[in-house]
Formats: sequence, structure tokens, C-alpha cells
Amino acid sequence: MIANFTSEVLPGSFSQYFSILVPSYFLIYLPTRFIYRLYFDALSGIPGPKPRLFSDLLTRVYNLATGRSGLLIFRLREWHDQYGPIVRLSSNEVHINDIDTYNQIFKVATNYPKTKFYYSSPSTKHSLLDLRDFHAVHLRRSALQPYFSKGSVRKLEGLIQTKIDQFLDRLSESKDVINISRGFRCLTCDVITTYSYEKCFEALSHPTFSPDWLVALEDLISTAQLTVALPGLTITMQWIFQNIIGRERAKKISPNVANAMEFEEHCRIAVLKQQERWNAGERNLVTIFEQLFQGDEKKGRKAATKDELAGEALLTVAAGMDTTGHTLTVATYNLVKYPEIQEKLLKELMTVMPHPKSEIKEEILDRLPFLQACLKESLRFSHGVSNPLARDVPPTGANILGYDLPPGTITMNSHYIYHTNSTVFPDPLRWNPGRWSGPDEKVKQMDNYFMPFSRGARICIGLNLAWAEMLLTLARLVRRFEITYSEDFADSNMEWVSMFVPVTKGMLTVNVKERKE
Ligand code: HEM
Repeated sequence: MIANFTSEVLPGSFSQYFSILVPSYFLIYLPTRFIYRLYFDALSGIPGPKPRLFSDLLTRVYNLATGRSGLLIFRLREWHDQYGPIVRLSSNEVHINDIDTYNQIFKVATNYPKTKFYYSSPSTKHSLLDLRDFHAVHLRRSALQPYFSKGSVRKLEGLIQTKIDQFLDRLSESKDVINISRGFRCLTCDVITTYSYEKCFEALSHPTFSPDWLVALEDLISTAQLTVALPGLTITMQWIFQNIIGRERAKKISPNVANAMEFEEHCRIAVLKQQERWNAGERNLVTIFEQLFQGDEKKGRKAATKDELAGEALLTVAAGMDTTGHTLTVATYNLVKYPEIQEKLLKELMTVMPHPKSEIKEEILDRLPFLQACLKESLRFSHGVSNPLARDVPPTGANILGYDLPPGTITMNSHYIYHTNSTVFPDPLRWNPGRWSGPDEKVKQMDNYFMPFSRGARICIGLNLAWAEMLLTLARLVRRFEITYSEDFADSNMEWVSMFVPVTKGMLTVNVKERKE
């Protein structure tokens, strides 16, 4: 009956329609739209690589399939050299290389919200990362920020020091080659989980610093690019794994996915248990979520939902572990590579740490200029979030670098591009902490181009914690140990691609020996 109906109303079979529609789409619709984008739409005057305008989806899928997604960041430099400070990347996206524009977009009172498309990961849904509304962001951040102030971090310094003790003792006991890339991540994970919700994940206790979930997260990080290319696909896959397949069966299909699910579940359980204790009247918890457990009527903030707490619990670990760990890896790799720089740092450390195992406070290290310079240079090289940061042009539209951009145009800025500007940082790919002790004017200019934690309303919430962890770890590591690369380590291990965060080709593997004095 239905067949009769369709053949009467719509003469011809489905395959006939299909054989007309598909070629029309590729031979007429796409080329016409391409010409429109090239010559007539609102962004048509902005220079850039033209083939990318043919189809955003096909470009993303092509880049993903050919492994170019993670290398886009390096092409951006070439495109800016060729086309100038603003480059059109797709139908609706421009990439910018202009520090004044960056400072406008990333200011405290910004009206450029985060671009939903690039920040919607199912795992961090309901978390701060996913919020775009400025008032909602302000409320959430003001509930979390007090726990990350310099004063709060100093109060919990004992906790950080205890984890560093454990880490250094583990290095000392090790008879084998040490995968210190993972070691640093275990350290930062144990710090952030204890600091955030008292539930230390005990990653440092793993004999080779390789707990299953850490290795799983390492393997799954490449799905960050899949999420960018085909967001719907990852959301659907995650939903299927969570709601249909379940963790037990997932173990057989993909142990990595099962381990990552288990990790998420650990974070969720940890924070919800704290909430229960808080609701039962316990008030002496070490937690960054206390203000989220309760609402604040005066400010118009409701108590966080269970999903919001779980999202936040996962976000703090995800945001605080790899970033800090990777910067420490970059610092260590380069200090071993340049022994004369390591020697200079060691001499400075000896002025405040007379013995290899001397105790030291962060506030003292905060005053050591060469240690600061080594860390700044490592942050310049490690690029925290290495993918371009995407922000939408506000409803009023914007004029950027002489071009009128309509509301909703996506602006992209990459810290990598600013951090490797060869006019500001001569010989930019050389790790050279000495550059930070140049003349004041020069350092001021470098500081203007240095934004590892981003800037403005969405600046990294954990920067004081990260800074304290990095100062203490690096100082105590270098003061206590002579470090050498392991025999099978190659410089190429440190080559990286961008998967939202930088992912190195291999690991930094080292041998360590206790210093005698
Ligand atoms: C070297 C270490 C770190 C670097 C380089 C770094 C870098 C960054 C950057 C660039 C952003 C902005 C991302 C964007 O707008 O897309 C960010 C956001 C964030 N970071 Fe960090 N981060 C570090 C450590 C930490 C730590 C230890 C925490 C611990 C809680 C943390 C928590 C966060 C959070 C929650 C956000 C999201 C803020 C928001 O969306 O408003 N980060 N970080």
C-alpha cells in the first residue's frame, strides 16, 4: 500500500532519486557553495588556503584520515607567513596571529564566548569547560577559584611536598630505566586528586608508573581529534558504551575504553562520597567543591547537581595532570640536553638547598630567578593546550584587523604561534632560559607574548597550583639527582603532535643517581 502510494505521488524508485541527488550534491551544490564562499560571502575577502573552503566536513575527515589533524598547528605558522595576521581556515573560522587582537578576545570582560563545537566533550559535559554563558561561568569559577589562590595552595603545600617525597624516593629505589614522562603524570595525578577530593589515586605506587587507566588515557587521547572531526560520532559511541554495552562487556571489546570509563567512575564516586560526608555535617574536608555542594542564594547560584560535580571532578584531573606533567617532562629533557644550563640551575639551588635532600618552601623558590626562567622557558615550549583556542564573535559582530566578522564567526588563536614568534623570541625553537634575563624592555615584550595559562575570563584556574608543583618538583629533583637519558632514548621521542594537548611521539626515559653533595 505504501509502495503504491509513493509510486503514485512520487513517480520513480528511491534508487532513481538517489542517482540524481548524490551527483547533484557533489557536482552542483558543493561547487556552487564553494564559489559563493570564495567570492561572495561575508568572509570572502580574508586570505587563506582556498581548498579548505570546499567542505568543512570533508576537510576535517581528510585531515583525520591522513593524520594531518595533529599537524595543523605547524601549518598555521606557514599560512600566517604566506597570508598575513588573519587567515580564513574554513567556511566560518579565522585564525589570528596578532597580539593586540588576542588581548582583546582574551580579556577579563570579554564578550567572546567559547565555541561550543570545540568544547563539547561528553566526558566533561556539565563542567566549567563546557559553560559558555558569562554569568554562569562567573558563578562557577568564583565558587572554585578560592581553592586555587596562592594562599590556599600554600596552605596545602605539605600535601604537595609529601607526594614529591614519594616520587623522589621511588626514583631513588629504581634499579631500572625510569619512564619519567609517566612518573610526572602519576605525581601530578596524585597531587590533584588528593588536593581536589582527598581520594589519592595512588598512581605513584604503581611499580612502573603505568596504571592501566593512565595507559588507557594515553591511548585514547587521539580520540580528541575524532571528537573535533566528527563530534556526533564520539558522543554516540560513548553513549553506546555507557548505556548499552556497559563496563564489563566493554572490557572485552576495548580494554582501554573500559579502563577510561572506570577512571571516570572513580572521579565521580570520589566527589559524590565527599558530598555525602559534607551533607552529613562533616566540615573539615580537603576539597575544592565545598562551595559547589551548597548553593549561594545571594549570588543566585544553586547547589551543583551530581552530574555537574562529576564533570568538575573529572575536569580538574584531566586539566591538571597532563599539562603540569608535560611541562616537567620538557624541563627535564632540556636540562639533561644542556648540562651547562643544568649546572647553572644547580648552583642557584645550592644557595637555598645546601644538601641534596634539603627541605625547601615554595615561597623561597619563588624568588630564584634562574629556576623561574627554566620553568617559563619550559612552559613556552610545552604549550599547555596546543590546539587553537576557539571563541565566537559576539552578537554585535566585530571588526578584526580591518575585516568585518559577522556574529558567530569562530576566531582561533594558538599559543604555539605566539610562543614561537621569531621576532619576540629569537631562535624560537631553542630552549634557552637565559633569554628571560635580557633587558627589561625585551622581557616585557616576551611576557606580552607569553600566555601558557591563557588570559582573561577563562584563564587557567589551576595556575598557582601548577606553578607550585613545578617549582618544588623541579628544584628538588635537580638538587637530589644526576639525571641521564636511558640508552634507548632518542631525541625524536620528544617530537609532538597536537591532540588538544601536545602528545609526544615517545616517552622521556632516564636513569638517576643520588648526588653526593
Ligand atoms: C602547566 C600546567 C597548566 C597549563 C599550561 C594549563 C593551561 C591551561 C589553559 C591554556 C587553559 C585555557 C584552555 C581554553 O580556554 O581552552 C586552561 C584552563 C583550565 N585549567 Fe589549566 N593548565 C595547567 C594546569 C592546571 C591545573 C593544575 C589545574 C587544576 C585544577 C587546571 C585547571 C584548569 C581548568 C579547570 C580550566 C578551565 C577553565 C575555564 O574553562 O574557565 N589547569 N589551562
